[in-house]
Amino acid sequence: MLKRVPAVVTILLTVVFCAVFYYFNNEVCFSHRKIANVAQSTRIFKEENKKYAFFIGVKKCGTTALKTFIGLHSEIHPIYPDPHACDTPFEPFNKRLMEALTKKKYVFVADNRCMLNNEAFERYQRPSKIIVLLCDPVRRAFSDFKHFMKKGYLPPNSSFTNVVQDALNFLKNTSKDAKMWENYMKNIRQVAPFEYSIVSTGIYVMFMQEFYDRYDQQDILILSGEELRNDPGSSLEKLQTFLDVKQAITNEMFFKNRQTGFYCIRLQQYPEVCKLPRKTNESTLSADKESINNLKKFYKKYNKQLFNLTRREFKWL
Ligand SMILES: Nc1ncnc2c1ncn2[C@@H]1O[C@H](COP(=O)(O)OS(=O)(=O)O)[C@@H](OP(=O)(O)O)[C@H]1O
Repeated sequence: MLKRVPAVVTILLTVVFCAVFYYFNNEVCFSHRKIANVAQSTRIFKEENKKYAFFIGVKKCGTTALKTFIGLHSEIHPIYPDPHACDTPFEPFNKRLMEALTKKKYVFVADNRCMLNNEAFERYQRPSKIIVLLCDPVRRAFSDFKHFMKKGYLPPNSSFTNVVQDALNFLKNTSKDAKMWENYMKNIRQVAPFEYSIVSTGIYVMFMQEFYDRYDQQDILILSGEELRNDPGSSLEKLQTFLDVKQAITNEMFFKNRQTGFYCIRLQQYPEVCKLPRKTNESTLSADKESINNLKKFYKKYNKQLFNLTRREFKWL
C-alpha cells in the first residue's frame, strides 16, 4: 500500500499542474489579450477619431430598413452580416469591429438581440452612440408572430389568439413577483417558451431603463418605427444629425415601391433598384380584435412608464 503513495502523489501533482497550466493559458492569457485589444481599440478611437454606433433595434420595428438606408452613407460602414455582438464571445466581434474601423469614420453595428441582453455590450469598447427604434408594441407583436410562423418556430396550426393569451397569462402572473419578473426579463430565452417574447419584447421600458442607467441621455437617440415607415427622410435626417455626419441621405432620394407599399431609396448609380427585401405574402394570418384589445390594455401601463422615462410621447395608446 505504502509503495503506491508516490504514484498517487505524482498523479495528484500532475492534475494540479495541468489545472494551473490550463487556467493561465486560457483565462489569464485570454483576459490579457482582451485588455490589449481594448487598449488598441481605445487608441484607434482617440487618435484616429473613429467612432462606432450601436443600433439595438427593436426587432420588427424596421431595423432592416434603417440599417439599409444609413448603410448607404459614405462616412458610415455597417457591419454585415449582423455580428450578433451580444451573443458571441468577445474576440470574434472585436476583430470585426477593428477591421471595420479601418474602412470608414463611423462603424454601424446592428443587433436587435442586445435589447434582450443589454449588459453584453459592456464587454466591448463603449459605443459612442446608441440608436433605438421603437414602434407600436401591438403591431410589433403581430409582425413578430408572422415572423415566427414564417420561420417555423411555432407549430403550423398556431394562432395569434392562443399565443397572446398564453403569453399574457404567463406575464401577468410572473409580474406579481418582483424577483421572478426581473429573472424573466434578464433571461427571456431560458425562463419561458421563447414565443412569449412576441409579447414581452414590447415592454420597452424594462429594457430602456437599463440603457438610461448606463448611458448619457444625449448619447441615446430614439427613433419611431411609424415615422420611418411613413416619412423615412425625417428619420434619416435625425439620425445623421445625431451621428454628426453630413446630410447625405435626403428626403428626395426616397420613393414608394408600388408593389410593397414601402419606401425604398433611389441612388444615382442604381436609379430604380429597391434596396429592401420584398414584402412576403402572409395574408392568411390574422389578428383578432380581442387579442389586440388585450394587448393594448396590457401595454398601457408600461407605455406610460416609457413616456415618462424618455420624456417622449408616442401615439400608440
Ligand atoms: N421601408 C421599409 N421597407 C420594409 N419594411 C419596412 C420599411 N419601413 C418600415 N418597415 C417595417 O419593418 C418591419 C420589419 O422590421 P425589421 O426589419 O426590424 O424585422 S427583423 O427584425 O429584421 O425581422 C416590417 O414589418 P412587417 O410588414 O410586419 O414585416 C415593416 O412594417
